[in-house]
Amino acid sequence: MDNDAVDSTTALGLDEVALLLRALDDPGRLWTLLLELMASHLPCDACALLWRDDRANRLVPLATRGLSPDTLGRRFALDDHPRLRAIAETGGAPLRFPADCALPDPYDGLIPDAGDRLHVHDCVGVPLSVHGRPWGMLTLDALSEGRFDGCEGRIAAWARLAADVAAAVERRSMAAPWDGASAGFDDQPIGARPLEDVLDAFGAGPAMAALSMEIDSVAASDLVVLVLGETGVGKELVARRLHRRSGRSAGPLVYVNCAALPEALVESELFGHARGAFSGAVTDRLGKFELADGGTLFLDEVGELPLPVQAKTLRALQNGEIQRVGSDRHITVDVRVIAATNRDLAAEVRAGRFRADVYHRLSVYPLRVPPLRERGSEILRLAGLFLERNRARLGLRNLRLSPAAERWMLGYPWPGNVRELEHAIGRGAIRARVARPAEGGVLTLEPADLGLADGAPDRAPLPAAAVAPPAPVPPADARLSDAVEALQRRMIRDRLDRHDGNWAQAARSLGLDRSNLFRLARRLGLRD
Ligand SMILES: Nc1ncnc2c1ncn2[C@@H]1O[C@H](COP(=O)(O)OP(=O)(O)OP(=O)(O)O)[C@@H](O)[C@H]1O
Repeated sequence: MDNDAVDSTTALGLDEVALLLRALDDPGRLWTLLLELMASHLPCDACALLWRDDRANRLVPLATRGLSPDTLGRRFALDDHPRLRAIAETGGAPLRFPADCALPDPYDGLIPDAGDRLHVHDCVGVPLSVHGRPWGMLTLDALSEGRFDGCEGRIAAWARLAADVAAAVERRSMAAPWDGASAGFDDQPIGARPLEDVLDAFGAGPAMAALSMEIDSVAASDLVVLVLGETGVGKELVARRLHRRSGRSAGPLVYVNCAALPEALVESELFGHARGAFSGAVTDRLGKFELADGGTLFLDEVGELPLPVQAKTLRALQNGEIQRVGSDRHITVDVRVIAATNRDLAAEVRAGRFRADVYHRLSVYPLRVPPLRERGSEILRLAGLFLERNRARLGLRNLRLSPAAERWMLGYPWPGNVRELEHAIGRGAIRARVARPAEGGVLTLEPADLGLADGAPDRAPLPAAAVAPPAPVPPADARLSDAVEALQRRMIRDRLDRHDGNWAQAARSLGLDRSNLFRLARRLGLRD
């Protein structure tokens, strides 16, 4: 062992060791603390601890220091980031990249203090292994050349410490009470489960951490769960996670959008039908309840369930009994129901539009998903996720937010929630790409790109290349029905665009019932 490794270990005072030990039960804090200590002992301007998600072949930042806040939300695909891949493939020793290295740095443009110096100058990465299995990596960056000269030994020592800390966290996570609660993960390698499950659906945002824990605790039961929240908050993701974390994860997860079903078909869709039950019923057909047998049925937009079907749904919820349309036979199914709505169901009950008994059955365990405006800095992490996706899609070296765009994002109320954020970044990236060249391959999104400057996202005009042509004037000899259909298509697309793809809101703003809008959209070829 060389001298500087010994220096590093001894440089960690007792107080610092005590801090690390105390944080063992709070991995998020522990990893941040580890990086802070490392940065105070090594000459870096930025550093990151990344966990390797083998299922998706990508690296997930667990803690960062000196990098923009959205970096924590980014997911770095190994196939897309040759530097990170090179680090992952080294035998274990630190890998140093010289200033003139041609491989793009994943953090180019993400060090806020870098000013005009867009590109990181000196960069070192060390792969971390736990129990002989690749676990992740540490990266260190400096904005001037030669800063890591002679530091390799100390960096390797910090990597050993980081790997030991990771191993300790994994051991504690595996011993936590929830660990044995859900089946179906037994073939996972040690350590894969806790991180995977914590990070997968939500990112590591603190506002969602409490919800994640609640999901995990209710997932193991067979209780009916009602997922509540505004449009676009991620209710469907919650339902998927509930299923994945439940003992039913090996069974099917069947999705039904109650708003998308024409009223006449809802009953047979949910409960199936017998041959000859109605004209067109030429064979017996299984309904969604039977298809979900042994698994989970997700009733999305359950507030739209027509009243007559609610009575039959109540029986299914009470004793798992269903009857196919046109059949006398009772069939028992083993289904866990998760429902979701963005409506105030209690108010719907008071208004007589929803049955009180069904409401009480559904709301055994309500889970509220917080709107984006209540999630604080997690907005920027989620932005990082979408920035990285769009960076890869547009083939950019990097895509980042300007400080003004960050401020706008944190102050904007996001009525369309995560869906709106996702669309704002997707469209903003295209707008900016068309409007100006990427500086050294790095494109910076400004509030105006995101449509946030006037407080109304996505109302900013798209650049000429991306704008749809103006509504054509129908030819003089056009049939009235063709012209009407063209106008209907255009208006539906326009409203969907304005409401971030939300059919319910588009229907409301067009003054239509949702199922009528679905029917119309299908007839016009806008939906399958
Ligand atoms: N935490 C998250 N991480 C990544 N993407 C997310 C997250 N939450 C939501 N999204 C994305 O936002 C969009 C909306 O999510 P989802 O459909 O789950 O919302 P919802 O609450 O069910 O919406 P609605 O009420 O309109 O049906 C999806 O594209 C989803 O992938």
